[in-house]
Amino acid sequence: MSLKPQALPSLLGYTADDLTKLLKEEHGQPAYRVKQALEWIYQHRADSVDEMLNLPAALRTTLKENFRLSPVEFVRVQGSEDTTRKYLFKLHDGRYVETVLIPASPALYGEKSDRHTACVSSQVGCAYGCKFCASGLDGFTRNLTADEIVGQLMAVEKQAGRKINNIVFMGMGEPLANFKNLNKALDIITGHWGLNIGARHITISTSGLAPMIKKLADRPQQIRLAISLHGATNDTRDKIMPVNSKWQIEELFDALHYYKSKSKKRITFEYILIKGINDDLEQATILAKRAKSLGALVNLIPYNTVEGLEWVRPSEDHCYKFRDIVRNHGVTTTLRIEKGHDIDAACGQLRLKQETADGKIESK
Ligand SMILES: C[S@@+](CC[C@H](N)C(=O)[O-])C[C@H]1O[C@@H](n2cnc3c(N)ncnc32)[C@H](O)[C@@H]1O
Ligand code: SF4
Repeated sequence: MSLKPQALPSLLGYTADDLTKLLKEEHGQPAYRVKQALEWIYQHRADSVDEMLNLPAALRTTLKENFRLSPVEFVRVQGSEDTTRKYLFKLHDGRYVETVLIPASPALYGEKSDRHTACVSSQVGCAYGCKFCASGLDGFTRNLTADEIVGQLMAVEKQAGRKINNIVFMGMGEPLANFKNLNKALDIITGHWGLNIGARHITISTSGLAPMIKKLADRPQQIRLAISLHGATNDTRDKIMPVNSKWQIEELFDALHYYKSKSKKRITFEYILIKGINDDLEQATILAKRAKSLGALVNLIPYNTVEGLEWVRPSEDHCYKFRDIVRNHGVTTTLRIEKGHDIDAACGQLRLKQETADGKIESK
């Protein structure tokens, strides 16, 4: 079914409070109707309001006329059963968003796990323009709404026929630059009336928006935090991450210490290894000291090729040398060989190709 250009609002963006306001205050329904509707939306994951048979017919008609359920339309998938799969979804305005499903993986983000992880997008494009990343190649288009964030998860579950029990905000976009919608999506994802996924199974990855890290720390639930560090000194970080000119490492670490004072969860540093750019072994020593100061974990990621960028990953040997230096300082360190590398390299590329094919953006 195609989404209409002027699409109706999606019920997947409704929190328990929003739905109470809608059903009780605007439509005079008793409180138990709110519970019933929430169950249909988030637990039974109804595809249509017609399925909500314990709601009165008149209310079903009103809901059908004014709302839709899923705000995303499945376009295609890359990858196969039991490998990393990348889903492309179309939004009501013709834009595209990517969501990746990563099957059970040992020691992902510092935890032993038999989890199915969804890597979700938070924006269409990204304004932060990190020089290794496909998401920012064509700049920023728009924020995803809360229902579009929640909708990705529910649509991937439907497509894959498998329950997601771990979520990382490592898809397209900078989640902390879309804080209001992210916050609402987190309420829906963690709510016992919503998707009911524990905060400890959710990781927000950020390029380092220091003030927003403090805001995230002030949320009552303890969401995990991953920092896209990619450089252990300001000089190195400045070369590849424009965000560093706004919030330098000192200010970023000040925010991270605040986060740590509020949360028992260990912070993870993501560090892409790019040959000749940030893989100097001196960086490994400084990275290790910085990680130690926070009790943080380190994930080393050999650079994934991005079309249009000339950079390459260092040799495996060099990656192991870099890892061993960090490890020898007593820091828990993983060298993550990206599972998605063979299906389409880094996040953002599938969507860029599709928008290019649709004639939305120029080919690079
Ligand atoms: C796409 S960003 C989205 C979340 C947030 N904006 C951030 O920067 O952390 C998530 C992560 O994708 C990874 N990434 C981006 N481009 C990559 C590339 N070319 N190779 C490997 N990993 C990449 C980086 O680890 C980055 O930290
Ligand atoms: S790494 Fe994150 S912040 Fe940087 S351009 Fe990509 S999505 Fe944006």
